[in-house]
Amino acid sequence: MAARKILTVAEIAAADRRAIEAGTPGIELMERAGAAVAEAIAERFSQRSVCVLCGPGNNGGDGYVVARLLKARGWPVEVRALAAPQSADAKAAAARWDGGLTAWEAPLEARLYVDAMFGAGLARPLSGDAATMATLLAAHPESVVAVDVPSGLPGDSGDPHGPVVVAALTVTFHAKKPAHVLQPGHELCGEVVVADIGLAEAHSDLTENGPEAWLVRFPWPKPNSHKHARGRLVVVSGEAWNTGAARLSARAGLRMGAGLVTLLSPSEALSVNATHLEAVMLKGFDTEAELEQAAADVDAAIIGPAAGVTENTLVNVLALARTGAALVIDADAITVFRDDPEELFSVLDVDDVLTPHPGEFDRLFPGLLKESPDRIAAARRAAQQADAIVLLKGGDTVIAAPDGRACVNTNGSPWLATAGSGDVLAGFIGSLIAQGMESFEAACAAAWIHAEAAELHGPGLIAEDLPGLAPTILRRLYEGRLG
Ligand SMILES: NC(=O)C1=CN([C@@H]2O[C@H](COP(=O)(O)OP(=O)(O)OC[C@H]3O[C@@H](n4cnc5c(N)ncnc54)[C@H](OP(=O)(O)O)[C@@H]3O)[C@@H](O)[C@H]2O)[C@H](O)CC1
Ligand SMILES: [K+]
Repeated sequence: MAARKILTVAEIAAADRRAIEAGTPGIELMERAGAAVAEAIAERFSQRSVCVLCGPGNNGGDGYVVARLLKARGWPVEVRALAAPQSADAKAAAARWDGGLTAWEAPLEARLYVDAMFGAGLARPLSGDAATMATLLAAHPESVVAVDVPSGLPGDSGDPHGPVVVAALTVTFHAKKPAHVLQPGHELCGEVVVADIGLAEAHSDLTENGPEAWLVRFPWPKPNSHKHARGRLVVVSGEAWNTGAARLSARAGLRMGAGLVTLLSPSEALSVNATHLEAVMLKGFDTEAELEQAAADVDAAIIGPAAGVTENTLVNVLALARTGAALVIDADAITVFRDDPEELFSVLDVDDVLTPHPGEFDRLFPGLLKESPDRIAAARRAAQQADAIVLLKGGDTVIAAPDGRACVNTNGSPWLATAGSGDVLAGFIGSLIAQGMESFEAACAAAWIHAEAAELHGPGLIAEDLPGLAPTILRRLYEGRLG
């Protein structure tokens, strides 16, 4: 199983050019693209009246091919042209369409619409007739199939700056573009089918998260594993009134497979923690030096869940950074560095993971989200700045590494919008790192499993449920690990 690459608009155009230079004519690529769309439609919809909306470029060219091939299958097809075809390939494809044209503004009476107005390289917002059509189609998203991307959606950002088509199915070519995975683009595309049109493999540092990207390196226990060899994880507890979040992380860490998980608790919170722990161990500390000593021999440490936005949390992060443990820095442990992010960055390295939501991200990287073209670019720059893995939370969680790798999580679940779910995610990440998984892949795997677990439960999910749902997802992965 290969990781699912995501290519930018420029990268896909380059792959396209290489194929043409290597001897495949552009019209042949267009025929393959149109055939893939027609096939995807025929697989999903029973025969019905179709209206194909063609723009002036090659996206429209694909549309003429779809129209011809559906008509050849006996489907009633009408074509409307937003403007005359402009490129040589689109002109050639239009010339092969022999069914005539329907006026653009005629009433919309078909049962299925193929949106071939504009592709991923859209240069400016939709306007005029195209914008009106996008608005009309928005009333029937279940009847719209988009070619490459829903028109109006810029391929690299997934963030429309004007009217946009909403589709039930989007058929794209060779690889997904950022718009297919980033919100709101992901939602606007409906189901996304990636069709092979015979382009050569292209390198990309950007992937869609999924087991293909990391399952072969998942740290399953070996027959001779013992608990000390399965990873030692510590979680730093908050003060007596704020202990639950760290316990959630610790429990999640144990469920994700770490052999030994210890809650490191301020002494005054020991008794409240002790009454709520079983397999998770407990150890007290009073000073940063004692914390450093308690974490001296561990593989990974989590700090942040309900840690408190206090000077203590700040010095505790610095104390953990002096140990050899990989750090997962979440929530309050991020916020405490808002006045001096460099102080945090100076102690981090590529084993460490920051897990900010957008608000926390803005505290460490002021203005970066707003000034970046998209969340992927922002997370990548943040990872370089911090020299650590950055997991930027959201419906489209992005994980980025300082070396430029980035991964977008597309199985995000709305049920995760509940208190404490981030604490569980930190626990999953810390656990996988403690078991020896490389931190970027650990963050990817944890984010994916976390969302799968939430989807498995659905309505009524609370964070306390998540650790107990992980074993079902782990079993599926375990059974699928050999391919
Ligand atoms: N490998 C592949 O992925 C293949 C993709 N194919 C298909 O080709 C399109 C991309 O085609 P392209 O011609 O580059 O782009 P468009 O079809 O979107 O059209 C560009 C033309 O539209 C004009 N334009 C752009 N934005 C607007 C707008 N908002 N309003 C009006 N007109 C607009 C633009 O004009 P400029 O003045 O900006 O130059 C262009 O004239 C891809 O999506 C696939 O569907 C191949 O068929 C197979 C290989
Ligand atoms: K389109």
